[in-house]
Amino acid sequence: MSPDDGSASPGVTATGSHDEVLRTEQQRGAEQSAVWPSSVPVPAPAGTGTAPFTPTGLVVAVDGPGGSGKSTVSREIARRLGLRYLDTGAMYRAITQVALERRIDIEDPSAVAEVAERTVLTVGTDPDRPSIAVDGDNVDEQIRTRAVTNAVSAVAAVSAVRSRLVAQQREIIAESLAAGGIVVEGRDIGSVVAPDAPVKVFLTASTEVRALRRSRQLGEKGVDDVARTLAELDRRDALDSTRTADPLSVPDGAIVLDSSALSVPEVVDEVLRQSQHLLAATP
Ligand SMILES: Nc1ncnc2c1ncn2[C@@H]1O[C@H](COP(=O)(O)OP(=O)(O)O)[C@@H](O)[C@H]1O
Ligand SMILES: Nc1ccn([C@H]2C[C@H](O)[C@@H](COP(=O)(O)OP(=O)(O)O)O2)c(=O)n1
Repeated sequence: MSPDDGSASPGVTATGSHDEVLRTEQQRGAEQSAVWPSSVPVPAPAGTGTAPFTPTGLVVAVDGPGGSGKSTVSREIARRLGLRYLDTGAMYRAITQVALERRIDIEDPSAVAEVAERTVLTVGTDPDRPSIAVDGDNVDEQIRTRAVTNAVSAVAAVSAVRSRLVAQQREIIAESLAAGGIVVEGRDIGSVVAPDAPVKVFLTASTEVRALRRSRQLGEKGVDDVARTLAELDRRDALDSTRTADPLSVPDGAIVLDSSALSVPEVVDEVLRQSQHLLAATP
């Protein structure tokens, strides 16, 4: 459900061949670096004239499937509003990486739950330098391997893992409030982790566009690579949306944006535009 006031949705689902979509995406990438950062001003609260807007205690919840642009958009919103940034997917990935490294059967929920219970995650929330460490060792690179990506949905489906990570996520959110607030991205942020967040965003994009973006992000070039990435994304979407524990869903009151045909600055501007009244009401 969208709280939008009825204004036209800017999102248009991309159609056309792989090549057409890829060309548009490549063009967009070039345009993006040319116009970055966008100059749309952050809204000022009502009654303060042109005083710069420094929100305090703001939580922005961003959910959506893989490759919809959550990390990129969340980090930019955090930079623009001077907020912290939390990538909750990185936490599920880190537990998965430990489980794989220890050769734990990821289809065994109690074995996976034990890994989560014994692992200490340290999460850095600077939007310019997000980081994650397992028992003190940085694992930023290890958590992005294909093996972790393809195993993470099984780990994220285990309720005991979720309750442990959700508790830590809420602690990080609570600590960040004194410093102004935080943009949190994942699958269950607006629905479970921070259901009272004043600003909720649900980002989508067609599976084809998401696969092309992810493939490009991984430095892949071939059509076969894109097809494989697309199949893997499809499988992960299905697992993440149909699991019993806190599945991916559109939270009540979320701004729903299809980013298939939008550049990153356009998505960020649109989120800020649609949430202007909510930001202005934040103390
Ligand atoms: N609107 C967009 N247009 C073009 N590329 C995008 C857009 N949003 C994100 N990207 C690119 O797509 C890739 C995946 O984005 P990311 O933010 O990691 O998605 P998510 O966090 O939802 O998985 C990144 O390389 C990012 O730069
Ligand atoms: N709040 C969250 C965040 C991620 N997850 C799960 C589901 C996702 O497939 C994995 C990885 O999330 P991540 O955001 O890193 O994944 P992508 O950027 O989509 O590749 O973790 C989750 O269940 N709940």
